[in-house]
Amino acid sequence: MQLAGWRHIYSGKVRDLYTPADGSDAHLLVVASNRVSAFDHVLEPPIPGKGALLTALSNWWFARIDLPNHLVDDRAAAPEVPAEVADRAMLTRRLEMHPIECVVRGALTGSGYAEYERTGAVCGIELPAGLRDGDLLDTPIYTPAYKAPLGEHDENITFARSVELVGEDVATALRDASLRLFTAARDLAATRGVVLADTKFEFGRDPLTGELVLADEVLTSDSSRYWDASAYHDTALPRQDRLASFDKQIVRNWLSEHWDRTGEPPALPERIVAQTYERYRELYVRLTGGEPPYAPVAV
Ligand SMILES: Nc1ncnc(-c2cnn(Cc3cccc(F)c3)c2)c1Cl
Repeated sequence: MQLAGWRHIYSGKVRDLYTPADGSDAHLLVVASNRVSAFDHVLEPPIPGKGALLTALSNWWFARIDLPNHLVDDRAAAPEVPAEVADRAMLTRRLEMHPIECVVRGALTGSGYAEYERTGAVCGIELPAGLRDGDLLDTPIYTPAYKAPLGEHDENITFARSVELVGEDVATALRDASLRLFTAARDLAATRGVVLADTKFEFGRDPLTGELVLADEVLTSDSSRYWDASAYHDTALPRQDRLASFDKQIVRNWLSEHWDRTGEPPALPERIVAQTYERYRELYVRLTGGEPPYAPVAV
């Protein structure tokens, strides 16, 4: 997407990154698209309103986190944010990003559970035997990953390896901040009937001040696993329903019934698009207690 005053430099599955077209390098624009991805595929059509809702959720969490973050508050000194993306863009300070995905897990699932099944540990952290997919851990664990080249899967590493990569002081600061932020967010989500199973933070160094800055998106349902607490604790439910991703389960269930996982997935029908937006909206309302930015849902 062309944005006046900005040059597109990178696209992730669901977000796009822009640098100022005038060549200045103090800022970056992070634009959340309405794309939704599942099973490592970007799906069609986009979900109208998703980008704005997740940007609002990220901003809501940034405002509650007591660490410096990359959001620009003095917009006068920065390039203008184009109106067409204003509700789904973050104007940020450009940081020297640490090449570590700071993953914190309060429950064992996904790649963490897969590694546990193979080795009995995750990122070098030994866990008790007999854990099942989705089990809550007694205490959250920090399971960093080394940022692979854009588009590839990140590689789980030990804390000791992260020390080799970024040094003892930064590695320790990343771990301590990540565990503290996760625990606070998990406790807040629990009061809203939502289980925060895991999340991924990214940090950078501010080249001007040298301080550690919280970057990227925070605690969105693209960077975190959120489950419905009542479903999770209903042990009579099949596991896949207990561990249903709050926002993507409707899409995943529909794809499981309409796609054999070969080739490109079929386009989602309108009712699935509308139901999925409603799930994003329900997560936002439950976590924040407020209404998300309204977006036209094509019906
Ligand atoms: N403030 C910052 N300073 C320097 N670098 C970044 C940065 C680079 N990459 N990413 C992840 C990403 C964000 C969006 C769209 C993508 F495709 C990828 C974030 C940031 Cl946010």
